[in-house]
Amino acid sequence: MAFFTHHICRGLSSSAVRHVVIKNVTIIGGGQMGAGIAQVAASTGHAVTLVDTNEDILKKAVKGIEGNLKRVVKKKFADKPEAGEEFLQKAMQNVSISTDAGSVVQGTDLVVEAIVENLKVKQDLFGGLDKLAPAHTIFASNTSSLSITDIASSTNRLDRFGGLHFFNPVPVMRLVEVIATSSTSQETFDSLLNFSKMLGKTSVSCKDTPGFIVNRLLLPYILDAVRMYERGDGSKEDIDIAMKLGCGYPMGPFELSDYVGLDTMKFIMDGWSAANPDNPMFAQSEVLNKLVAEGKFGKKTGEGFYKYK
Ligand SMILES: CCCCCCCCCCCCCC(=O)CC(=O)SCCNC(=O)CCNC(=O)[C@H](O)C(C)(C)COP(=O)(O)OP(=O)(O)OC[C@H]1O[C@@H](n2cnc3c(N)ncnc32)[C@H](O)[C@@H]1OP(=O)(O)O
Ligand SMILES: NC(=O)C1=CN([C@@H]2O[C@H](COP(=O)(O)OP(=O)(O)OC[C@H]3O[C@@H](n4cnc5c(N)ncnc54)[C@H](O)[C@@H]3O)[C@@H](O)[C@H]2O)C=CC1
Repeated sequence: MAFFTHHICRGLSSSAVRHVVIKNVTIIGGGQMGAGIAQVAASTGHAVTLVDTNEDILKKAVKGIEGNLKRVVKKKFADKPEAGEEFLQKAMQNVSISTDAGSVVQGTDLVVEAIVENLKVKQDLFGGLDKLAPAHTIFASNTSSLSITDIASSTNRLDRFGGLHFFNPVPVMRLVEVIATSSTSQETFDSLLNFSKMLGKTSVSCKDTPGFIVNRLLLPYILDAVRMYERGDGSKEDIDIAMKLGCGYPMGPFELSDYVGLDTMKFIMDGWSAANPDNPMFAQSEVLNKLVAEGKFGKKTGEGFYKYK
């Protein structure tokens, strides 16, 4: 069910802004990002359906969400354990799971996609859902590096399509980049901004340019760190220590890469490399390719640049 509200937007000289009030959310992809988005949406009162093709991943995601929320409750409701228990129960009741995206989108106001970083796979997913979702439903992608315009091109709802780029770990990181393409309607954009606000996040507005804001700056930084390591100019441990203690970053570039997932990093690199074949900046990285070929995707598989077992 979609509701429309009008409100006066500060700074816009009393112009009325319409947005869809988002209550029912379908999140597709139950990996680290999808599970994190589901956790935050459920704990802020949204009815969430988390979808993945793999049922075991969904079960793991629900277990992870419950574990995270228990930690939050223990801290936040230390003096009021009953209120904490009620919060936990309500949030968990807001989460349901499904392996069939097509059957759950009928009642949804917003679809947030957080599946594998591959243009064709994302286009196929949205192209199929476009035929099944109600007209008012807004589609958003959490892509790190792909063009929202390209992903949206598989649908007939270009005006109701935008980007919602969350950061990892979603429950902790406060930012959401809200991306409008040249076809995204003002109403859709305002709805996405309002949804981000309802999640308790701070949003920034981005154009649909490569890497939006954060990854446009983060990618060259991580790339340079990997090249520096490959040249033998510094050990990965020293580079990580240097950036943590020298710049105050919570993680060094290799720790962060393992945290993001080296499989995802390779998808990003391959995409940018294909789009910029003559730019040596995006030349293949032997170290990255080797780790990915060995199934060492970082923290999620127990080994990447570092071991986590
Ligand atoms: C040549 C090849 C190169 C390839 C180039 C490709 C480059 C690609 C780059 C693009 C990357 C794409 C990714 C993307 O699109 C955007 C991103 O998300 S970038 C990643 C952004 N994230 C960060 O930068 C994280 C940095 N790290 C941190 O902030 C902290 O280290 C972290 C919060 C993860 C952990 O904090 P720490 O203090 O070390 O640990 P604690 O355990 O004490 O946690 C603190 C606090 O946070 C809670 N918490 C931690 N993890 C989670 C979680 N997963 N879920 C929920 N909550 C979590 C924890 O409970 C603590 O809470 P308290 O209340 O304080 O107790
Ligand atoms: N890892 C990170 O730090 C960040 C990742 N992103 C983006 O979020 C997206 C997801 O990334 P992660 O959660 O890290 O990946 P992940 O690998 O942890 O999870 C992806 C999930 O999608 C599922 N999936 C794949 N194809 C599917 C389909 N057709 N239908 C339903 N489920 C499908 C997989 O089974 C897997 O569980 C990517 O686009 C990535 O670029 C964005 C911000 C940060």
